[in-house]
Amino acid sequence: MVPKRVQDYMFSILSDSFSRYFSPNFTFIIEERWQAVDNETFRAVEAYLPTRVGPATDSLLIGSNDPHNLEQSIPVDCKIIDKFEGMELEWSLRSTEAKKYFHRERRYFRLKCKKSDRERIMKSYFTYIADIAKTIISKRENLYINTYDQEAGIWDSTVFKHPATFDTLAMEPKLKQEIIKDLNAFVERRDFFQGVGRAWKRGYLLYGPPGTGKSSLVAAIANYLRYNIYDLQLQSARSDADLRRILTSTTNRSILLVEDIDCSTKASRDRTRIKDEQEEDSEDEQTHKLSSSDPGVTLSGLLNFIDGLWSSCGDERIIIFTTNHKEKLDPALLRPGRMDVHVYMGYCTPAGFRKLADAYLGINDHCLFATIENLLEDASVTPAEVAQHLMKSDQPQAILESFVEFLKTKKNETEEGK
Ligand SMILES: Nc1ncnc2c1ncn2[C@@H]1O[C@H](COP(=O)(O)OP(=O)(O)OP(=O)(O)O)[C@@H](O)[C@H]1O
Repeated sequence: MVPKRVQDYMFSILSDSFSRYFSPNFTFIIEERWQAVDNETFRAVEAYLPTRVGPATDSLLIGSNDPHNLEQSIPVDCKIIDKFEGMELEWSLRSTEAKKYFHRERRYFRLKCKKSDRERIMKSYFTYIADIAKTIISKRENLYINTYDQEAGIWDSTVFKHPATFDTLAMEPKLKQEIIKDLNAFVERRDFFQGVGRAWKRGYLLYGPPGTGKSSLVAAIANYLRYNIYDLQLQSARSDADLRRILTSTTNRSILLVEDIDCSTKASRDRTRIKDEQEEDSEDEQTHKLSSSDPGVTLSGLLNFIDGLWSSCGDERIIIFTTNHKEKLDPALLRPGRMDVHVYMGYCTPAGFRKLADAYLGINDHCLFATIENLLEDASVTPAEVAQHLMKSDQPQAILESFVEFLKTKKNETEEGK
């Protein structure tokens, strides 16, 4: 007497619940994001699984920036079988469309195992993956630089191959050593940061004239720590909320770089100066232009992002601001404790010159060095200018002679300027 469609419906519900109850299998789902931030377990599995490619694997993603060094990763829907302590584990990567405009794709790993193995997997398998992934990530050859694509709402990554290292940087040896010491202390002191209740992050403000090596120092820090870089243009953030979203989609052990912070947003600039500028602009009937080009990030949004509660999302983060005009920054940004280390990148010093001469000409000494070093004391020459000059030919004598002439002109200009 029960209609066929109702019969079918009831049958499907009953069979579903029975099979689920009696099914011998269990499934773990590991999503790319966890509680609004990057999921570290996902990243660990992503690094670990390519090492488990075996005969059962039916597809692979391969590619590289060097044809002799192929890299591989797991494509969507590819199946990987792993074995651990006698258990057989079936992995796959899935992707579905997400509704949020800033995360259009929802990726997750699916791990199928026996129900009876669930506890063991939770207790030891995931810890094992985390340990292996840590080693793989720390040895990874390629670093990545990410730029934020405002249209797509995602970070775009590109392999980062900047040759700058602390060894090639022309700066005062004492300052260089202090920075290296500070970085070492930062990476080694996880427990200290936890113990004193501070977020495990470090803020650097690099300031000085253009061409003094601020970007090169950022590259040297990234190469030294093997951290990826997130290069953020504050203008890409439409509002403080947008900035938080952008920030929380960065990964741990990374550098968040905001270059030319004084130009990035009005929020970072000294409010008294902005007022003066606006008064001048209104005289020039340009007020509209200034306010319409101003992005939506406010000063308090920016400060929250540096040291407020949102900044403590994630671990082992370095935030670096660079500026050519420290005096233009809002004092709130410069207050002690806000950016932990302020580094002045200045004009080329005699020690800096020797470093560059060694790197570019391969010489440690020359009869013109004393003259050059004397002239450098009085001329404002950036390391970029020195480097550019030393690249002109590979004849040290001719180059150094023309460099002396260049320095004399620069010295006169500097004195006239004063
Ligand atoms: N301290 C330095 N040591 C070695 N090379 C340097 C140094 N400063 C500048 N250079 C050389 O000059 C080029 C430009 O330097 P860099 O972009 O790092 O300067 P910057 O201070 O970031 O400039 P800007 O403020 O215009 O961004 C570098 O590619 C590098 O070759």
